[in-house]
Amino acid sequence: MDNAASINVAVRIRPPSAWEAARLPDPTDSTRPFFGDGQLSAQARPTTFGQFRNIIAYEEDGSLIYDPMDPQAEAIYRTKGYLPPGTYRYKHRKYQYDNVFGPHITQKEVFERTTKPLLDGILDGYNGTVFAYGATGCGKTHTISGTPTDPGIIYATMAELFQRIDERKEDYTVDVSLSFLEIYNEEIRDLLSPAGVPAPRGGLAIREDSANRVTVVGLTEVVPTNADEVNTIVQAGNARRTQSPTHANATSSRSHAVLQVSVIQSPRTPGVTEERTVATLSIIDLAGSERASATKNMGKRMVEGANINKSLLALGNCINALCEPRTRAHIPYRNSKLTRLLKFSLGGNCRTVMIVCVAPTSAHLEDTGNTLAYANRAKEIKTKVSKNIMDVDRHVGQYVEAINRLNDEVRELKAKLAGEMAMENEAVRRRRANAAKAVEAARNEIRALATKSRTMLCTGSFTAGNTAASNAKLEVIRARLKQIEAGGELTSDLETEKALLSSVATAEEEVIKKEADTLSRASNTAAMFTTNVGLAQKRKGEDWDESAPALLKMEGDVVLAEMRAAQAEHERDGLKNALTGQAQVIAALVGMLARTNALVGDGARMLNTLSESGTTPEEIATKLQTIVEINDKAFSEVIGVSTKSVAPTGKTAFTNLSAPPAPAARKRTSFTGANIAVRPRQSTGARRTSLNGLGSPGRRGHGFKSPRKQSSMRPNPANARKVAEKKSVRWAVPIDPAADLADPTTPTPKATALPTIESQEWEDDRTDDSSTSAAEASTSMSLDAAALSWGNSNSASAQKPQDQSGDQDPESKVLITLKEEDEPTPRRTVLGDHNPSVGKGRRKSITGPTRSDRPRRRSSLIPQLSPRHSSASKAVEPPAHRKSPKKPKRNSLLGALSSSRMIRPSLLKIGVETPTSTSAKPSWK
Ligand SMILES: Nc1ncnc2c1ncn2[C@@H]1O[C@H](COP(=O)(O)OP(=O)(O)OP(=O)(O)O)[C@@H](O)[C@H]1O
Repeated sequence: MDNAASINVAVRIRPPSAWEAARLPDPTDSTRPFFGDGQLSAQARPTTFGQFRNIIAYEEDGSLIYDPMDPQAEAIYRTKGYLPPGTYRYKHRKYQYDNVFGPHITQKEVFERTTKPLLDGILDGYNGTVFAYGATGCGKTHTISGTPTDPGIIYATMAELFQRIDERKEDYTVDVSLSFLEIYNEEIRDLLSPAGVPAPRGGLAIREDSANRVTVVGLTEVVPTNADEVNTIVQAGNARRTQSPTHANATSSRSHAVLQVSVIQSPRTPGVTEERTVATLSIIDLAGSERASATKNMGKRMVEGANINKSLLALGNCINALCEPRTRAHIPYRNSKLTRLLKFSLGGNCRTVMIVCVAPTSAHLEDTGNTLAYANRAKEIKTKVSKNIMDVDRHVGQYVEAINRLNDEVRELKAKLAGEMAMENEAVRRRRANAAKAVEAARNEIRALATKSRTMLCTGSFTAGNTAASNAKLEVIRARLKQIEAGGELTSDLETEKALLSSVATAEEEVIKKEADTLSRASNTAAMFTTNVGLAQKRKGEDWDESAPALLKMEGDVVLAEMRAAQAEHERDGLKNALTGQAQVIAALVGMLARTNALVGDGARMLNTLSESGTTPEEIATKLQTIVEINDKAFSEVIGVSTKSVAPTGKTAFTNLSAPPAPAARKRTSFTGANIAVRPRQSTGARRTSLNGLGSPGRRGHGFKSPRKQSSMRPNPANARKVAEKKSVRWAVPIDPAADLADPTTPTPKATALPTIESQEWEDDRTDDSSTSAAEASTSMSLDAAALSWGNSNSASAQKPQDQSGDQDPESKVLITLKEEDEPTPRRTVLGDHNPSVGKGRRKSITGPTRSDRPRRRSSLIPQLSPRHSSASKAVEPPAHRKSPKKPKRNSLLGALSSSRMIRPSLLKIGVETPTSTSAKPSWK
């Protein structure tokens, strides 16, 4: 489709040269003299005072005033009286162009607003021409070619062209070729001809073909691949261009230079008929018009100038003819080589841009006036543009070629597609693999965190269990101490009790203090562990699939849950360990107490029957003292302090001991730690005794006799008998497990914590058999058979075995009732099923034969703590009296405690294993 188009005319005003600038008036000086050529003559002359002035005023919208009126200068002129007839009158001619570029406008901006719009057409098959016109030295070459540092329109155009070709290379094949020529003295010269090839005489010939194309015969065509290459080519061509210094321009181009860029574009998919678009972009740097008088050229330069002027005159005539509808039928293109070359650029199928270069000062007043008038005329020229489409019909041979090309293209596309798919698959596979690797790494990290923290956290939990037990113990001990202190003045027995309990409490506090550090570290580790697992759970990767975060979350939750389970197990182990150790200590102490009770009873009986036994009171006293020493030794070893080391200062309560009244009902106390301190009931009105001392607290107002009122602390046998009869002390005896064994379903009384002990009823199991000796009573206490063994009164070497129950498993031999406070659950006893005396008349202790069954123990009056020698793996054996009348070798309780891995060092200062030893090894999954 044809489009009507006008020549786009832009005026570029170059900056004043240094020579001009030096002669321009200072714009701030209002007293400057009037200057100018002052003539109306056609010939320009130097200004009156050797000074120039600006002769162009312009606006950005393209309006321009040539030789504008200067009111100030005129006023000065008139003031000075210079107004003779024929004096200078400002031309003040107004023009309107498509663009006016001031001196400050850059090359790039000139390109953007003049040539760039042509490029859209070039790739669509529309021809385009850009030419620079103007007087010599006005900036044509600068605008078209520029300098290496500030390239002109050619470089900017080619850079843009190659970029656009690159953008459409998928769809089109674009061939670019260029030629560069000059018209010098009406001869066409090839500026790109290979070196050494002589130029034809008279220059290259111009041909015009039937398709209205002008071609130069024999012109070299080069195929550039990028803008830089073009720039190099143009610079090389410019170097070969005829240039000579003239008076007006030191680097004056003495020829017209024409760069022709041919662009042929064909679609990449060829059909039977190929539709190619062909376009030519011509970029022309004309030689400058010159006035011979101004240039002062002589000889050759003058001939050059004449030829230049001739061709420019021909161009002007063509432009005039093109603008005149009357003369449009005949345009004198043939008058010069230049107009012949520009024939289709000016009046044919071409979009044309004319960049008119002018100087800004009055030094070029006339040239500038002519140029602007010329340009104003040129903008009237109308061209008709149409798309240059070439339909190439193929003959048979070309079909084969086209098919081959198509096949090649199909192959190329298939390979590309396959490559892309392979790349995509590879990329997806790599992404997945990376994601899986990252997820696995994160999971491993979570697992590693667990492994790293497990030991500390489990140790902490075990310690927490131990500490909880210690705290519970401490609470009980402190309550008891408070109770003792509340009683006022202390008797020696209470002082002893207080000292021992304080000592145990101090040891316990020390342990808790030490454990606090472990607990704190475990707590820090737990916080860090939870935080780190949380962070690892929240980790995200760009290329992870959706399941990855869920997987991580699950992994973290599992690890946290496993850790919590392990911690709970260890805390339970810690508690169990503390409880077992505690139970064994209790068993040891109760055993000790029971035996002591029995022996004291024996002593009392012996005192009663001094004449029969033939023993002296002194001997009995010695034995009793031995009991004290052995007990002290045991105290030292079990709780770390002995009664002897306490050195009581209080009054003795011994002489005030008296028997409690007959109980109202049978009541039992449970055998929990809290009940160790069970005291006689006050409500009975009887004097109370302490379980852990031989005397009751000598409280005033409770019916106790003051020890001072006793005739002697150490009674003679007769007195002792009297005292024994009179006082018939009743002890708060722990429950007889035999009762439980007799009927396991019998509900067990509640274990009562210390604060409620005062109100608790208690009674000896044998209150209805008051004549039964204390020794016999002691046998009814069900104690850990292993922890109880009778020792020789004098030395360990003279020990005699009393029973065999020590062979049983250490943990299974704890006969002490284990029950929660206030929990009415039946007591657990280990040996209950083996008690042969269940339901057979008088209850018997399961720990050994009854008094009638067993040999007399006169030779073993003193209780001896003996260890159990059995291994943990040994099965529970029936009580000794069922198994064999022969008694096994007795072992000391200390040994038993040593062999037990559950006794804590704080309580047992002998070489036993710590809670973290193998027996307490966590049972992790
Ligand atoms: N816009 C411009 N900015 C800076 N310098 C310019 C500008 N235009 C021209 N000049 C300078 O003016 C001088 C003359 O310019 P140029 O050679 O391009 O003129 P010309 O019109 O090509 O002259 P001729 O017709 O004689 O070849 C050069 O030194 C050039 O660098």
